[in-house]
Amino acid sequence: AERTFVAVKPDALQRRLLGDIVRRFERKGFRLVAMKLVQASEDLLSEHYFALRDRPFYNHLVKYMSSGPVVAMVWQGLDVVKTARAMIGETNPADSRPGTIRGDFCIEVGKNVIHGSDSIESARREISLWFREDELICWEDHAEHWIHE
Ligand SMILES: Nc1ncnc2c1ncn2[C@@H]1O[C@@H]2COP(=O)(O)O[C@H]2[C@H]1O
Repeated sequence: AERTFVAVKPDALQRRLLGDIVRRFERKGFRLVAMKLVQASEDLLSEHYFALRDRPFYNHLVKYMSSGPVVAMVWQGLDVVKTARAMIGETNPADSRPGTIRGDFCIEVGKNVIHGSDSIESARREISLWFREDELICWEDHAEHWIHE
């Protein structure tokens, strides 16, 4: 089954947006496979954002992401990587349509409240970076038959 990694960022926690954000993925019909509150270390963030290490905003990004707790989650379901990205919106909140998480909750790329994996491969990499295998809970979803064929 397809899985994606989602991180609710420190600004969202400070602004008490966590419940609202979790609620959207839950109501959509995705299955929560793992969730934890984490104070991310700079080591973890430097691995997570390895591809961005040469960008001018990199230090600022690591500082932002380690400025408070984040909620790391794994969601599972049909086409979850692509659909979660659609629900999240564009990286720049100004390009995100109303109705998306970034479109509804934020205005600036440097405080964009949430991260979601951009591909199945990065989802795999990010899930194994943030979670141990035994933190991923395999549970029987009794609503599944009502959510897809
Ligand atoms: N131009 C930018 N200035 C500051 N932060 C940025 C910029 N572009 C991307 N980011 C941040 O880098 C992050 C990379 O992926 P995220 O989905 O976590 O969300 C992005 C933003 O938080």
